[in-house]
This record gives sequence, structure tokens and C-alpha cells, in this order.
Amino acid sequence: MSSKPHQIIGNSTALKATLAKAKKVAKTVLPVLITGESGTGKELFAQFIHDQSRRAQKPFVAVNCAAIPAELLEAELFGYKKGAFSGATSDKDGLFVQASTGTLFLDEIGDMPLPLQAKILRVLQEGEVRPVGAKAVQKVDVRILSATHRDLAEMAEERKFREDLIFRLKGYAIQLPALRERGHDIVKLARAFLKSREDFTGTGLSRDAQTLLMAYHWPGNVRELQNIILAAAVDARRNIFAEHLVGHLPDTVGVEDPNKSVKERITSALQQAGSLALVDLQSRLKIPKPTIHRHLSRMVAEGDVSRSVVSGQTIFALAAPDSEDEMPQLTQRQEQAVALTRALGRITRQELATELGISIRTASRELSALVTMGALGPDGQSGRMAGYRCLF
Ligand SMILES: Nc1ncnc2c1ncn2[C@@H]1O[C@H](COP(=O)(O)OP(=O)(O)OP(=O)(O)O)[C@@H](O)[C@H]1O
Repeated sequence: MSSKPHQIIGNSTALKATLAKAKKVAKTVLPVLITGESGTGKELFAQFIHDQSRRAQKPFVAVNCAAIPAELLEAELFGYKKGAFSGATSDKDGLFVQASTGTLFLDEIGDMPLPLQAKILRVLQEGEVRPVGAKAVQKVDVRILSATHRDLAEMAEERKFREDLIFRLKGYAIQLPALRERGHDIVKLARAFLKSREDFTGTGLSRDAQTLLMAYHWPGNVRELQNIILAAAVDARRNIFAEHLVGHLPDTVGVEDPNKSVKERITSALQQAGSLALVDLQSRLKIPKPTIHRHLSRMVAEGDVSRSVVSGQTIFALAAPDSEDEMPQLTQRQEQAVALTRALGRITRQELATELGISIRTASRELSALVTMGALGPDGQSGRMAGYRCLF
């Protein structure tokens, strides 16, 4: 996969669900609030929404509210009149005007000073701005996208962010998944970063490097992955091996941490043992059976873990990292079925058939396929009332 600017790489279930939402909301003029940990691609998604919108040919203006000193931010956003303050030697349009007819992306909105929040609220309500030092207001037609890694609701409780502004910004909310929740996308992204750089296009990723990348928890998400992979590529002659990564990853990698997520613990156990039966995994990790089963099903559905039956016993192993194309792929209809199940909490054959306009027989077949893939599980009811739940 190439990495042209703005291309969003990855086909994990988590990323695809988020992309589908972004595509849908792009066609509207609703303001969108994008949240997610640092480095998860919030700006990339904002650009994507703009590119997919009817405003694609119009300006996309991005401003990082945390990077501009509070006292300059107002002039930057609203513009100013000549003489409004020392240094204002001529009139200047602000970013709202520059983005007019297009999209304004307010990055790190959680860092916006409170007094300015009130002014932003007014623009969103009235659709007009008043440049610093101006008497008259100016009409603007701007679609607002914003992003933050902060918890705005918590900030509102602490009176650090205006609740009414949250409602205005959040016409629609998109939460980006952390990189550690995107399974095999980690390897795809690493490859794409290497490919995108002329200096490293021939560099490959060894299996042990892929396994290490998959086991790490990526607190800095995609940005951290990009930095580490390119730094490791400098040390590698041709292929990147785990040893090249270790020098650039924090010391904590590979050290057993009691706070490690269940997924990470399963990954390291399978990494050490090669393959394990469910009972063996359970006795090693001392995690309750339903919990481990739920995580394994999800890892199987996302293509991180393979499941096979040997002499009547179900055996799990880490999926071969370079068999990207053999990962179980959901069809569009199966994706819809999963989304519906998630939205409704549970679904029956009859409900799925009605919702998707398909026969009950087809609905049954799709549900069975999803159960086999580990995406859905029976909810315990039987007969015509038998329903299915989402396992992740
Ligand atoms: N799915 C993806 N595919 C390709 N590149 C990605 C993806 N996600 C993120 N990136 C790249 O990772 C880097 C960080 O992404 P971006 O700046 O959009 O993250 P962010 O969430 O806005 O970060 P911050 O919270 O620090 O502002 C960028 O170089 C971006 O192009």
C-alpha cells in the first residue's frame, strides 16, 4: 500500500468502523469533534473528512490552538484591523475568513483559553466574526472540525471548558482507536512508512521485528511508530530485525507488567510458546475463561491470532505477520451485521433479515460465518428467539 499524503492506512475492524463514520459525516455540514490519544491521526482524519466533503475544492485551514500563545490566538483566528495593537500595521484576515466556504480545523481545542471559547461559541452560533479592533462584524461560512486528546466533559466539570461549546463542536463525535487496538495495522503502517521514504524503500521487516511491533503498547501511537521505524531503518542494513527496534523502544518493552492488557498478555504468551490450547493459556495467564475467550475471539476476528483444531483441541497461535492478505475479511454485509448487532446489543436471524432486506436463510448463514470468525457469539437464548452478541 502506498502512503500518498492524507491516505489513511489500515484495515483493522476498529479503523474501518471509524473510517465509515468519517465518510458518512463528511457529506453533511455538521461540526465534528475528533477525539483520541495523541498521534492517532486526528489531523489526518480531519483532512480526510474535508477531502470527502462537498467543500473538498475549497480551503482547508488547520490551526493548533495549543501552539499559539493565548494572547495571539484571537488575532490569528478573527483577524485584526490596522492599529488594533502595536504591530498591527495593516488589516489582516483571520483564519475563519481564510477558511470561508471551506473547513477550519481547530486542533487541540481543549487548550483553548476560556475567554476565547466564548468568542468561538458566538461565531458558531451567529456565523460571523469581529476582527480585533473592528466595529463591524463579517459573515463567514465555515465548517468546523475540531480535535483533542483531552476529556472535554471532565474539563467542563472542572469549569475549564464551556459545556455549551462542547455541544456546538460535537455535532458528531468520532473517537479514533489507539494504535494498540488496531492489530495488524501496526505492521501495515510500518511497511508503508518504509516504502514512503526514498532512503528506505528496499528495507524489509523481519518476522521477529513484526512480532515485537505487535507486542508493544504504543503510547505515542502512529507518530511514535513512524519515528521508531525510521530510526531503526537507519541502523538496519537491509531488513529491520527486533534488535534494531529495541535500541529505539523504551526499556519497558517485553518486561512482564501486571497492568498489561489481556491482549498484550495473550500476545506475549503465544509469542513465547508458539501455540497454545485455551486451557494452557488460561493456566499460564490466570485470566477467567470468559474474559480470555472474548479477547481471543476478537484477536482472531482482527487477524492477530489464528485458531485451528488439532485432535479435537482448539489451538491458538499468533497469525503469521506477513500473510496480510489471508486475514479474515468481513464482507460489506457482514460488517453491517456486526454494526447492527453492536447498535442493538443483540440480534436475531429475523431482525437481521428484516434490517438488511435478505432472506432468513441468508441471515442465518451470515450469522454462522460471523460466529466462526469469532466476531459474534450466541447470547444463550434458543429456538426462534436465539440471538447473537458482538464479541468485541
Ligand atoms: N492510519 C494512518 N495512516 C497513515 N498515516 C497515519 C495514520 N494515522 C496517523 N498517521 C500519521 O501519523 C502522524 C500523526 O498523525 P496526526 O498528526 O494526524 O495525529 P494526531 O492525533 O492529530 O496527533 P496529536 O494528538 O499529537 O495532534 C502523521 O504523520 C500522520 O500522517
